Amino acid sequence: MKIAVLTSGGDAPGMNAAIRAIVRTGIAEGHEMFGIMDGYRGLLEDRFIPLAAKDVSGMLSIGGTKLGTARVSEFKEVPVQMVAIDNLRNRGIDALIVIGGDGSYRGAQALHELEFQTIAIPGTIDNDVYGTDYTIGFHTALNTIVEAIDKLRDTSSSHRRCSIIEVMGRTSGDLALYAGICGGAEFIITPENPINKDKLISTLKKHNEEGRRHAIIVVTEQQFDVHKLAAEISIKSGFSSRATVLGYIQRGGTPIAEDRILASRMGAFAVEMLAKGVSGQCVGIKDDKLVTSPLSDIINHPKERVELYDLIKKLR
Ligand SMILES: Nc1ncnc2c1ncn2[C@@H]1O[C@H](COP(=O)(O)OP(=O)(O)OP(=O)(O)O)[C@@H](O)[C@H]1O
Ligand SMILES: O=P(O)(O)OC[C@H]1O[C@](O)(CO)[C@@H](O)[C@@H]1O
Ligand SMILES: [Mg+2]
Repeated sequence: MKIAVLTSGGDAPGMNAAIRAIVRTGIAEGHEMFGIMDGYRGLLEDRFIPLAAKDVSGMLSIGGTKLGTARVSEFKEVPVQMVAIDNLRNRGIDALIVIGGDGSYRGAQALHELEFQTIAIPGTIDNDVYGTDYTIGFHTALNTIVEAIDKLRDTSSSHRRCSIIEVMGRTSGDLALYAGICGGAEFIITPENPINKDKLISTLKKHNEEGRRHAIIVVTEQQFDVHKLAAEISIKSGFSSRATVLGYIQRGGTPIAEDRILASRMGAFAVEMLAKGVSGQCVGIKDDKLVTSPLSDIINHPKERVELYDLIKKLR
């Protein structure tokens, strides 16, 4: 087979490890392998590159994606998707692997519906993809956030301050939730667990009166203005507060071992599934086993984390 791979949406640590596994597995199994530059953008602009085993040397430990990535809003339109199909067919490509998040999955599903053999791999720091326990990049980003929280606690407790830390995740609270548990946060505010401001302020007031030296609040991005919240907490609870927005630092960096293994396993598995004729499916890991699920079931299916949110209340 001729198999092409692209990375799409926000880059995630471990995407390169997945590309390497795809290329090396593909070649070992007698396929011809191609990379497409800059996600769906390069697919539309016919930017394919042949990939030999040596071309993916030294990639395992490098963050970001060597194939580049993009957000291409017009890819939602069927005539635009048809251009992509034409480019793939004109090059004689038999199958496509898309590495990305929930948005990229929608593009992959569209290509499958247009009868092009397509399979997707979850590559996003957000961990917002149903059908897998974890996405490639999530654990590395989580480690980066936990390191930041540990540092912020040092300075917060030195000054007796409350520290608000805004993390990424878009509509998913997983990064905030997991990082909050690892960092011993008093409060974790996410789209799934919105703020009760009165309760937050009264609890912080109590903690301040008890003489606690610090408080940590982890918040998913786009919930509210964290700097304004810090000012309000300082005034109303008496616990002096500061906010830190971690931003793009969370997306970069060398993938940790967990993401390298996950990416290597998923990449090799995706090639094997394509050779079996699988299409319109995404690869996932569940209870440490590689699985596939239909893309049509995965899209728009939120993850539930009730048990972990209950845990925070006990540990506060
Ligand atoms: N409904 C859709 N139909 C076809 N293609 C889509 C659709 N939604 C998104 N895409 C394509 O997927 C690309 C990536 O989507 P998006 O920006 O949501 O990132 P993602 O894959 O979810 O990754 P991340 O959330 O980690 O950044 C979009 O720029 C677009 O090209
Ligand atoms: O790089 P951009 O387009 O600003 O996207 C930022 C978004 O990408 C992510 O980092 C990954 O999806 C989100 O957490 C964040 O909302
Ligand atoms: Mg997404």
